[in-house]
Amino acid sequence: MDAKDMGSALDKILVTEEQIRTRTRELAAEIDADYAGKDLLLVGVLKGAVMVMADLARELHHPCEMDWMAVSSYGAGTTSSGVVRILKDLDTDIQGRNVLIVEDVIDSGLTLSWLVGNLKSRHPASVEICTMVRKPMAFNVDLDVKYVGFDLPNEFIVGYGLDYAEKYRNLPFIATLAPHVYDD
Ligand SMILES: O=P(O)(O)OC[C@H]1O[C@H](OP(=O)(O)OP(=O)(O)O)[C@H](O)[C@@H]1O
Ligand code: HPA
Ligand SMILES: [Mg+2]
Repeated sequence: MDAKDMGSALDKILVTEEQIRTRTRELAAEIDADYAGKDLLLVGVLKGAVMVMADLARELHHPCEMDWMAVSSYGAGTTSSGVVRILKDLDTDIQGRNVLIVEDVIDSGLTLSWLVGNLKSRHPASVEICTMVRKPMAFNVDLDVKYVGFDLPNEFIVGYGLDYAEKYRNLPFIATLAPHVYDD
């Protein structure tokens, strides 16, 4: 899919498919090196993280397992409610495991602050975070993010897993939406 297929819905492409691919390879190489000789459980945060998880996992040489959580704090809007709900919990007992949370975006940081606390209470060996996008507000919360794809400005973005009202997740790049989309 390219920008044309989305008609006038898109404003500008902030991160191209090629930039995502290159950065994913770099992150995977770092993760391979950091977890050498260690067990690794990737925990993807549904639904946004599906693309990052699928691409990152395939770039890793290190053997890993994958599990998923679904938590939601956004609903259909563009601002976080701050109230995090577990929609689906892990299937795996993470006690003693090295957990790497895989995310599409850290925006207010509220989702991950809550999630890290929740996972740490289960006594894993370690919990780290890998996100494709980090926004500036994430620096206002006490969150140690080890792997970051791109630091982007404080604009609402879609694509590569990121949605607006459940749409645009399947764009292979990351873009902003034209202002009229929010009014339609
Ligand atoms: O840092 P924050 O401000 O908390 O925002 C980031 C979270 O919000 C989005 O998920 P959302 O709740 O929209 O669910 P989704 O992944 O199904 O779209 C995104 O995938 C992150 O999980
Ligand atoms: O910019 C965003 N786009 C889509 N979903 C999001 N969830 C938090 N921030 C965003
Ligand atoms: Mg969302």
